[in-house]
Order: sequence, then C-alpha cells, then structure tokens
Amino acid sequence: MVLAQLGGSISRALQQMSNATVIDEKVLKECLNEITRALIQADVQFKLVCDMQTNIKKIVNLEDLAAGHNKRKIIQQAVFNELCKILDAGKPSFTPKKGKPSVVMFVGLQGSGKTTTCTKYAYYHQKKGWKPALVCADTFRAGAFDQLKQNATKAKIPFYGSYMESDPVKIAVDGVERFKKENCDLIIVDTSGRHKQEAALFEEMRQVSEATKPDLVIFVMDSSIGQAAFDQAQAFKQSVAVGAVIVTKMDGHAKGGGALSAVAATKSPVIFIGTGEHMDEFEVFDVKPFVSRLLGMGDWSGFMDKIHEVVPMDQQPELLQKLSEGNFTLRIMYEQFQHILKMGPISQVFSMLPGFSAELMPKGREKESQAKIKRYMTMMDSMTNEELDSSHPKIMNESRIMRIARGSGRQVREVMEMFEGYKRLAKIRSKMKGLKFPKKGDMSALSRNMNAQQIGGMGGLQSLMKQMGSAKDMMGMFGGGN
Ligand SMILES: Nc1nc2c(ncn2[C@@H]2O[C@H](COP(=O)(O)OP(=O)(O)OP(=O)(O)O)[C@@H](O)[C@H]2O)c(=O)[nH]1
Repeated sequence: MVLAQLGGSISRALQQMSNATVIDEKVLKECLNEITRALIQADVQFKLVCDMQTNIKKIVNLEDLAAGHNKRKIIQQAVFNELCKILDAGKPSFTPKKGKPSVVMFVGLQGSGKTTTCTKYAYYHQKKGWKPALVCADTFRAGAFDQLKQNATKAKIPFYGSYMESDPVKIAVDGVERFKKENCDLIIVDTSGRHKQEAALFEEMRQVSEATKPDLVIFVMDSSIGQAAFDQAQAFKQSVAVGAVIVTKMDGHAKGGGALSAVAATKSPVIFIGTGEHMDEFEVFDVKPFVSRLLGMGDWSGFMDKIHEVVPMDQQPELLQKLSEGNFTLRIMYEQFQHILKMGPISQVFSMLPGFSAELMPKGREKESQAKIKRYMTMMDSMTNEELDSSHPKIMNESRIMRIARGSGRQVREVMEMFEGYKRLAKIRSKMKGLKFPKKGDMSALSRNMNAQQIGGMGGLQSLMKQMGSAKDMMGMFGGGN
C-alpha cells in the first residue's frame, strides 16, 4: 500500500535522526529533506510541504534549545503535528445517530467507487448495530441497480430500486419513505455519477437532494486524482451541500497523500477511506490516529474499537483478562484467531498496534495470511482438550504431532510450524503480562501511556516493542508463506 510506504519513509527519516549521536542543523536538515521527498512522492502539494518544513524549522530552533531539552521528542512532535495540520479539514462532519432515522445521500463521478462505498458504509454501520438500507437512485447507468442489489444481498442489507421507473427523484423519495416506515435508522441513497452533460448531473443531484432532504451528503472521490481533488470537491460542494468526503482506492495510488491533503484544503472532512474492493476494506478516517498509524505509532482507540466490535460485550472482560495474563494456551490462540478473522483485513488491524506498520504486510499477502490462520485452526481442531489447554509446549511429543497432522490432513512440517508460531506468540504475550487494557470509552491508563510513547517518539516505542517482542516476528507468524 502506497500510504504504508509514505509512512515507512517518514518514520525511517525520524529513526535515522534519532540514531545520530548529536542532533545538529545538518541532521535536522537531512531528516526534513527525507520527509519532504516522501510527501512530494505521495503527491502532496509542494507549497504545503514547504510550509511544513518552514514551520518545523521555526518550532525547532536548535540553537535556542537548552542542553536539557529533548530535541528528538520536540522534532518528532512537530512532524506529527504538522502532518496532522496538512490533513485536518478543521471541522467535524454531521454524524448520524443510531435509532434515529437519517438519510445519507452519496454523490460522486462515475467510477469513483460510489456504489461500492455505499455498501461499505452500510455494512460498517450494520456491524455496529445500526439498521441501514440502500436506495439506488441511479437510473442513468444500466446495471447500477443490479450492482447495488448484488452488494446489498451479499451484506444482507435491505435495498430498493426499480428497473422500470426512469425518474431518479421518484425512486429516491419512494425508497426513503419505505425504509422510514420500516424503522431503518440509516437510509443511504446512491445517485448517478454520469450524465451526458455535467450540468445535468448536478441538476439531478440537486433535485434528489431537495426531494429527500438528506441529513448528510457524502461526496465519494477516487484518490488517484491526487491534487485535482481540490477542484473536484469544490465543484460538488457548489452544487449540493456536501458535508463529508470519502476517498476511495487508497490501496493502490501513489497520489493518495495528495488527494487527502487537497480535500482537507477545501475544509471538507474526510470521514472514511476505501482501501480495497472488499466490503471490509474501509477505514474510519480520523486525522490523529491516521497519522499515528501512518508513522507506525499505533492507534489504540481504533484497535479497542475493533475488539469491541467483534467480541460480544459479556465476553470482553474475559478476553482482556486473558490478553493481559500472559498464560497463553493454544485454545486462547484459537479464540484470538477467530476474533482476528472477524476483525477484517489483518494488515489493517495490526497497523493499529504501535511499532507495526502496514508496510510489514504487503497487500498481496493478505489472503495468504487469512488462509494460513484458517489452516492453523484446522490443525487445532484435531487437538485434544488437554493439548489445547496446556501452556507447556513440551507436552507436544512426536506421536501427538503425527496424530494432529493425520487428523487435519496437513503435513507434519506444517504442524511443527504452527507450534513454532504459537511459541513465538506465547513469548510475546508473556512480555505483555500486567499491561492494563482500557475499557470502551476509557482510554485512560494504557492509551495515555501509549500517547506518551507516541510523543516520546521512537525511543519509547522501541523499548515497548523490545518488551513485547519484535513486530516483524509477529508479522512473520501471519505474513503468508506456507
Ligand atoms: N482497489 C479499490 N477498488 C475500489 C475501491 N472502491 C471501489 N473500488 C472499485 O472501483 C470500481 C468502480 O466502483 P463502483 O462502485 O462501481 O463505482 P461508481 O462510482 O458507483 O460508478 P457509477 O455507479 O457508474 O457511478 C469497482 O471495480 C470497485 O470494485 C477501493 O477502495 N479500492
């Protein structure tokens, strides 16, 4: 993923600076030049990058800093803040409330990923307990309704559309009315993205908006347009009351950084980013956690959110207890695998942990890793309770390993490899013993600690990762291969 490369380059530049014995003007200049290069490669506007450099230089006046000051910390904090500034639109968007009907209208050019994103948005909220519904008001593109129907059916989301009716306004109004009666709390209206004339497209959007009175209009744009995002977002904002933006295809485009910063410049908040074609390749966009993850500094609130999403409420204290106890059995590993598979793309989940980076798992390896986890689980299905509940690896003698391999139809080598992986995770977990995990909405103990680590920079993070074991080690466990 291109963004992971950008994050990797910036954190490497910071790391190199941290490794220097003395931080002088030359070291700072080299570090800032590296960061500038990385941002320009990601298509961030030249002026923004120059401003960022100037601001950092202003904040970090090495000559004025007394010897006692931690220059590394100050520089890292300044880079973090300036990156946030580039990506921050400065105002939050309207957020629909669960249980109260909201109409959300999606607009955007054809091919931007609008229809796919409507379903992703519905699916995301459905997982959080909402009752979403989809309305297809795109009567221009033949096949638009079929596409939405197919996506909605797959995600088990109610939908509305028509093959006969050619008036998008009528479909939108009928669909919204129907789903309001059915007590849906998030009614999503997908509109057309193509017209013979641009003016006609904007007029149609305006009419649908006037008739359905959406609580929020979301503009969907493809990240590959880079800095041109500014003009496109402005043009849409002038025609309808765009309240938020979703930037798609962040998984494959070198211009992703440019699109995000250009949208922010229009003062339109980006609320989600699309990171792939699949339903769950969709991430909340929140500037600080995003920059934090970009730099491999983790996002605990996002991580905890994921846990709260997939683990039933009544099992959460038990899971958190197990995670912090350090007594790591194969059964616990099995349960964790179940959770990981439910959480969505592995690289997305891991990039929320400090010290990990999406860069550690190349995009193509995602499927392999999922398959690998499933294979491990099949092997564990052939184990006895005694084996699953033991935390002593010695119990696994040759005859047990042979039996598990036979029972699961896998090779002895693969079973051994699974045990090796288990031992590595057990070692990491034993280092995590005693770590306090925050409860939902309470990011106090651990997250404050983590924030301090973020701000404290790589030194703090490295020591944390040393305590936990290496990130590469853990990725090695999941990162594809046989
Ligand atoms: N890689 C990647 N592909 C995406 C993403 N979002 C959408 N796509 C793909 O982009 C293509 C176009 O998406 P659609 O949802 O059909 O586009 P649309 O904007 O609704 O098009 P119209 O309905 O004609 O207006 C499809 O092949 C999607 O699978 C994303 O985040 N990443």
